[in-house]
Amino acid sequence: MSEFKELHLQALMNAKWEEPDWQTLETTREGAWLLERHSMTERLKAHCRTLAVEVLGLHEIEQSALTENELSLLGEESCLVREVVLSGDGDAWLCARTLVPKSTLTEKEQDIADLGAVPLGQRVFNQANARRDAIEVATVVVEGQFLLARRSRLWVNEKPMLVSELFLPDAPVYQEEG
Ligand SMILES: C=C(O[C@@H]1C=C(C(=O)O)C=C[C@H]1O)C(=O)O
Repeated sequence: MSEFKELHLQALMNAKWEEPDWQTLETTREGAWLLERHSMTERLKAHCRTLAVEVLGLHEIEQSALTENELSLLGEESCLVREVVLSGDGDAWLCARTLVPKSTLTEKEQDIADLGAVPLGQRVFNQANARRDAIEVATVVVEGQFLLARRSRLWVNEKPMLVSELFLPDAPVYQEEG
């Protein structure tokens, strides 16, 4: 994995998540992105011709490797970690790290472990019962740049996963018309 991507994933893992100030954020361009409750994939697709997913890593972590906060959001069990970068028309726009508890990867959700280059949101939001909660936001500094990040819990068939997303410098969220 490139140093560039390592840097961003590390920054994402060290983010200090906070409850968003909904009232303020909802009125801003950034807020429309950070508070997106439906699919981020769909929102990104609306700003490019081709959205590509590159899987940077896919590995298991033990319950002992989860933070207290992650355990409280997901329950006490080992998880599959999926790390990706999403690119719009060849520009890297978003790094994401998703924790999927082993008990989520059961029954109809077993395929989530093998998504590959299929965007997670495309898979999750094709089900009517998909929902997102526990949205938190953070600002992280990478190589002197202040970047926006968010973390949220996705539910599919009432089974959770925790999605952290870091908006990279070229992401549409930072562009005027975004
Ligand atoms: C969860 C979503 O899926 C997007 C794609 C991801 C992936 O492919 O791993 C991870 C986070 C999201 O940016 C979404 O579209 O909301």
